[in-house]
Amino acid sequence: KKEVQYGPVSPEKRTDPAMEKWRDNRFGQFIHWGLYAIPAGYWKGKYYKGAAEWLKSWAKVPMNEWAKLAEEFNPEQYDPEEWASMAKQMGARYVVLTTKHHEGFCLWPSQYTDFDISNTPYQKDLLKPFVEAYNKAGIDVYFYYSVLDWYHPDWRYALKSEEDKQAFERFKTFTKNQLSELIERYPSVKGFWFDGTWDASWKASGQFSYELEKHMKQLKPGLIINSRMRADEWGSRHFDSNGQMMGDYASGWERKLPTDTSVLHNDWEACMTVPENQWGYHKNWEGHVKTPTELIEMMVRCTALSGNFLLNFGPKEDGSIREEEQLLVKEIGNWMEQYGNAIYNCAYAGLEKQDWGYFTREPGSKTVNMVVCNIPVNKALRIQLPKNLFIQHYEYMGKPLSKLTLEEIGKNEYFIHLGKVKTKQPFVINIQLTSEK
Ligand SMILES: C[C@@H]1N[C@@H](C#Cc2ccccc2)[C@H](O)[C@@H]1O
Repeated sequence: KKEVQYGPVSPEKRTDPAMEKWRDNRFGQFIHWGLYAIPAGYWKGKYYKGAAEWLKSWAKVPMNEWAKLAEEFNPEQYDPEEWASMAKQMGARYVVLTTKHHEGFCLWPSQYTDFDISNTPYQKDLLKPFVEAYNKAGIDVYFYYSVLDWYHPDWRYALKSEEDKQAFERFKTFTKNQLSELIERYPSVKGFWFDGTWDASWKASGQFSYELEKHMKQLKPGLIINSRMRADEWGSRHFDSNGQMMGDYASGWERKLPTDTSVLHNDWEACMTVPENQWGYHKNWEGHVKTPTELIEMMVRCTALSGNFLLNFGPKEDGSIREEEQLLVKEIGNWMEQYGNAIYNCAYAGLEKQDWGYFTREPGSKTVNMVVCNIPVNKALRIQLPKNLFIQHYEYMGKPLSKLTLEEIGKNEYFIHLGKVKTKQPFVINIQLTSEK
C-alpha cells in the first residue's frame, strides 16, 4: 500500500440524499454546445471526420483565428424551455451541459475571461435560462467543465520549466475562480462533470485537485463530482495509487460500456455518442448512427450493472436540435413512458445474466424486471434463481404482448414461455420472487 495523502475526499459509496438521487436518475442527457457548432466539422471548405468539438485541433487553426467564431455566435433559436421539454419527453432525469469545452469559450459571462458569451452578438447568459428551464421540468442540472483550455495563456500541457510552473499556478487559480463562480451564480447545480484532465500538468496537480474538490463541496454541500476531475499526488487518475476511487462516481466509460459485475464496487456512468464519435454538432455524421433500440439496450445494460447512462446531444449553432436527435427524443421517450420503471431507481438484480437480456431491480424489492432484448428462437426465457428463491408471479410490464406460461425445468431453474410474440423493441416482464416454494 502506498502512502496517499491526496486521494478520495468523499466515501466511495455516498449514502446522502443527493447521491441517492443521482443513482435513482439513471438516465441523463449530455449536451455539447459551443463555438465548434458553427464550423460543424468543416474548415475553409474542407471536411474533417474527427470529433467536431476538436476541429480546431484537426484543422490546426491558430487560436486567434478560432476565437473569431465568437463574433458570429448568435443562437437566436436557442430555447432552453424547448430543450428541457424534449429532455423530459425523452425521460432524462438529469442533464450535463458543457459550460466550457477545450476551446475555452464560456457559455456564461465569466468575470475571469473575455472569451465568453458576453462578447458575442448574442451577449446574454446562456446558462441561467437553461438551469431555470431544466429545473422547472424537474431535471437535475450538472455542469461539464474542461480543465484543458486552449484559449488561456497560462494553460500548460506539462511543467517543464520554472516559467511553466508559475504560469500553471496562475491557471489553477483561474480554474478555481471559474468553478467557484459557477457554483455561486447557479446554486441549484447538482454537480460537475470534469474533462480534459489527462495531461501531465494536471496529473502533477494531485494536491490541488484534492483541495479543489474539498473547496467545491464546502461551497455546495452534497455536490457530486466525477472521478475524471481527480489525480492523486502520484499522478494516478480516477482511482488513487491504492485503487480507491476519487470523486463520487467512476467516469472513465466514454463511448464504451462495462461487460461484467466488476464495476459494481463503485458508482459509475457511461457517456455515449449517437454516431461513432461526435459530441459537438457535425454537419455530416459518417458511419453508423445508433438506433433508438441500440441506445435503449445500452441504457438497460448500464442500469443492470448499477450505473448511469448519459446520452449526448449536439445542438446546432442556432440552438436547434437535429432531426436524428429529435427522433431519439420520440422513440426513447415512448419506451421510457411504458418501461421507465425498469430503469429509474433500479440497479443490479443479483441474478445470473441470461442471453435474452437483462435483469434490473429496485434495491430491496421482490419484483425483478426482465428486460428482453433478444427473443430466443425457442421463445423461452431461461431464469436461474439462487437456491432459496422461487417465482411466485410473472406478467408483462405495461401492455401484454402474448400469453406467458411458466415451466420449472430444474432446481430453481425456469423457462418463461413467451408464446406468439411479435415486437420490434425491447419489452419487460416482471417476476415476483419468494423464498417459499
Ligand atoms: C466527453 C468527451 N471527452 C472529450 C474527449 C476526448 C479525447 C481526448 C483525447 C483522446 C480521446 C478522446 C470529447 O471532446 C467529449 O467532450
